[in-house]
Amino acid sequence: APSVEARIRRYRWEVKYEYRSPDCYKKLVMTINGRAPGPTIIAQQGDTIVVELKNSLLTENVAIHWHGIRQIGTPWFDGTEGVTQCPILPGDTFTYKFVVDRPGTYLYHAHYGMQRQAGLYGSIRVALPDGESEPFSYDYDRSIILNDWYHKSTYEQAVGLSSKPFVWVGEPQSLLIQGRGKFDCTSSPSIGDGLCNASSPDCSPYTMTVVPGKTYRLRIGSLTALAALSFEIEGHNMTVVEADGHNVEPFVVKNLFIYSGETYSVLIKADQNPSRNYWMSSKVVSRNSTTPNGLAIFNYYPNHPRRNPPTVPPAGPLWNDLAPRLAQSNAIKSHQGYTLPPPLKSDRVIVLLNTQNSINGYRRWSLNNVSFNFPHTPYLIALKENLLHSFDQTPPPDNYDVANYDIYSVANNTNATASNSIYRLQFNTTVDIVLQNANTMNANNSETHPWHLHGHDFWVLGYGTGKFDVNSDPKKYNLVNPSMKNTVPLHPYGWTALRIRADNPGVWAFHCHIESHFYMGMGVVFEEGIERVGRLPSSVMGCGATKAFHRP
Ligand SMILES: O=C1O[C@H]([C@@H](O)CO)C(O)=C1O
Repeated sequence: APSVEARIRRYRWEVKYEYRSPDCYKKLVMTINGRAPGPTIIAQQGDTIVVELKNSLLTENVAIHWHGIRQIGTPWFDGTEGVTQCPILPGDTFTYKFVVDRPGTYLYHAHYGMQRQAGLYGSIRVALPDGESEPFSYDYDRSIILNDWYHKSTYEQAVGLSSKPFVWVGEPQSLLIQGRGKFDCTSSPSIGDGLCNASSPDCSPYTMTVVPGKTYRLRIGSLTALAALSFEIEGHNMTVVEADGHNVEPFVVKNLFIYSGETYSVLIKADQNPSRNYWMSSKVVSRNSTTPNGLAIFNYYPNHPRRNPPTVPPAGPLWNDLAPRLAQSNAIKSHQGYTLPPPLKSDRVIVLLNTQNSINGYRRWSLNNVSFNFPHTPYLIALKENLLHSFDQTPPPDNYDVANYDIYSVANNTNATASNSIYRLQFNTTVDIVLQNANTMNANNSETHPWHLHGHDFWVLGYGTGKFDVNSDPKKYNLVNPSMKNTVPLHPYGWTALRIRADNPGVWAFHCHIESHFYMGMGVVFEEGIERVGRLPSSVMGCGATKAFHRP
């Protein structure tokens, strides 16, 4: 139970653009109080977080999502522009107020357009109440966020993705570890453009200093725009103990696969030769990427924190070796006694076929041939205030033509459409969601998609290869000790099965956490229990059909 002395933690944040060189290459970065990544929110279970957010971006709107926080009773503070709130205008201050009801490792980041990849993100660490302890022990607690990094502005990328002809964002220029990377300033086209400075203090490597013999809990989050990553610390095994805020049955890895939107806690014992430093490294997997590995320094005290290790950095796993990635997904089980088991039956099954399509000449991603478009009026407000004309009321399909769909070939999907329709779930029912992967518009290609659900944790019932069989595959579901997560990978040509309880009144996005893919329509929205949602704060209104409701 939360401690009786639950506190209110107040933050005053100012968001603006500033010139920064996170990978030595200077560009406009979104900062919070001058920092990117933003400040870490450190709280205790049951605390109330109040963030007064001032938008000083001059000409851009903003909204911030509290990733992994379920917003029970406060669905209007989920921070998802177009779903739960109107955007925060330049010059305006918006106050988020919500309770962190569970211990664990969470994230926050911009959730408007593709602003997350402009650098607007940070960590949330929720500790247990005083006197309670985890089912594992450690001496010190650290948080890092892994990211990829583009030199083009988020705006330029968004315009390209929504242009005819389609302009793909391409592979990121760098990988960042806790906001720091290293672009090769001698590589074209940066030579001589005056923007790359290899000795900028912004791009000195992240250093994690450890005391020999001590055990570290390292909380690792990924907020990549595109890349699936493998992370490792040279010469050190990692014991995975937490995933997305849930304690898991501990398992040991040499490298951790982590998908955008996921968080993990790993335990690392500083038990190697202490006379030197070691590499921390991140590497792109699942795409044949040109992006160099991200590097940071695992520094054994009292060696100099910036002294490079004497070794060649680890190469990391092969990008196209799917087997170890599947094995890690399957290894994640709930820690006994810490996560409720799932209901044994579901009331509804929604199968979502993930495809890449062309719609009216635009390159899009679709679920059951429906590509997501944002409405002009946020759903939560439209539904609560009965502005139903403001979005398409025909529900999207619960399935696709399974019998006649070949997931291994390039398909035309000529009947794909773009829509802002949503799924309405009966309150307090159990719903299974099966994500089905397929070939993209390129031959012999299927991608990894990290799917993130707002407002809930889901049970991960299983992963499979090939086409999901609604009769036989559910018999293999893990109903005994599945982990709960808020983000889960859909592997190439595979399926992932999830179970949720529709018990959190509100309107919740469920989408691919790849920034460009969601922008290209790869998401759906669930409504449940709208009639139980309390009075909306007027601060979330003011756009679209809600203008008349806005009382500042
Ligand atoms: O959405 C995407 O578009 C490109 C490519 O399919 C376009 O040709 C790619 O790699 C994606 O992930």
